[in-house]
Amino acid sequence: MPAQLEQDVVTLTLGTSTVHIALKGATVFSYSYDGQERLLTSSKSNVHTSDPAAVRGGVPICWPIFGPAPSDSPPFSKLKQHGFARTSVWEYVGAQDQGEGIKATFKLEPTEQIQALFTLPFVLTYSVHLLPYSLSLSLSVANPSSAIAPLPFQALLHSYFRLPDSVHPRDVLVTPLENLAFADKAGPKDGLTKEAERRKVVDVDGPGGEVDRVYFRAPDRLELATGAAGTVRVHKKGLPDVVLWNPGPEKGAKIGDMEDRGWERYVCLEPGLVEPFQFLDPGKSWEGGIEISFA
Ligand SMILES: O=P(O)(O)OC[C@H]1O[C@H](O)[C@H](O)[C@@H](O)[C@@H]1O
Repeated sequence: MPAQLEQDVVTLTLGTSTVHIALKGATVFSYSYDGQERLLTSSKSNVHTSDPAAVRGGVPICWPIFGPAPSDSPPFSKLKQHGFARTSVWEYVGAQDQGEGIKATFKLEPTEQIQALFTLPFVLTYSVHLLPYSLSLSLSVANPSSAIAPLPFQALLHSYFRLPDSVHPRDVLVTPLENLAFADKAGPKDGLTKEAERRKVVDVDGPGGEVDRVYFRAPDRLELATGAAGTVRVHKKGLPDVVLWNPGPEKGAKIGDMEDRGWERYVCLEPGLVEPFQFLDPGKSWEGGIEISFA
């Protein structure tokens, strides 16, 4: 069966490629391509809906905010870091054979639980399209409100790319980020000041091994080179910014739902709409996504 829903998990299969998506968060938590797992999901993470925590790894969806709540006032003040999309249970709409590939669609609309935290109306639709040589993920946001209020949001696909055993995060090189403005969330000013990236090739190593940077207006085609182990290609669409994150040993050890030394096994390259917020007018929709492939 090319598409199957079993125990809160949708599995798509195409040739030798497989993708697993948890209904919790519509989180893609495994993508196997060419006989190799390409995403990192912690073995301590529970992908089932019985556990309310977000999946640690894969591609959690950050919506309607990225990072901590941006203000003490509505509509975001009650939200936890990265919003509720990654912890909510999404509806599986179904899967379609698309000729070239297979596409599964998921939907999230306000529930009572969400409305207790966030009162604005919205419809999120997420498609996971497994293609012969890539995986395409696309998030669409609609504002169904009949009032004049726009729907403000940030959106980000928090991709954890698995590193082969022979590759350490500090060996990974990311391009092309040269000349981009970035906010250094790991720096002394905690991301409040923007700097310019001067390096042609950016490594994933910072003070204490930590890197946590938001690059603004990044090119749509990004590469994460892992030396002899190959290159991850990320083609973003409609998502202007990108976050590069690895917590390093000290902060990595504090992530309770990550396995021991798990931080050494991934680099997060997270295309998103971080700044400014999107303000979506009633009746309008917005779409952003990524296509992941390998070279
Ligand atoms: O632990 P989480 O809430 O999943 O966040 C994990 C990480 O997400 C992003 O990459 C942020 O830039 C980091 O600052 C944050 O630590």
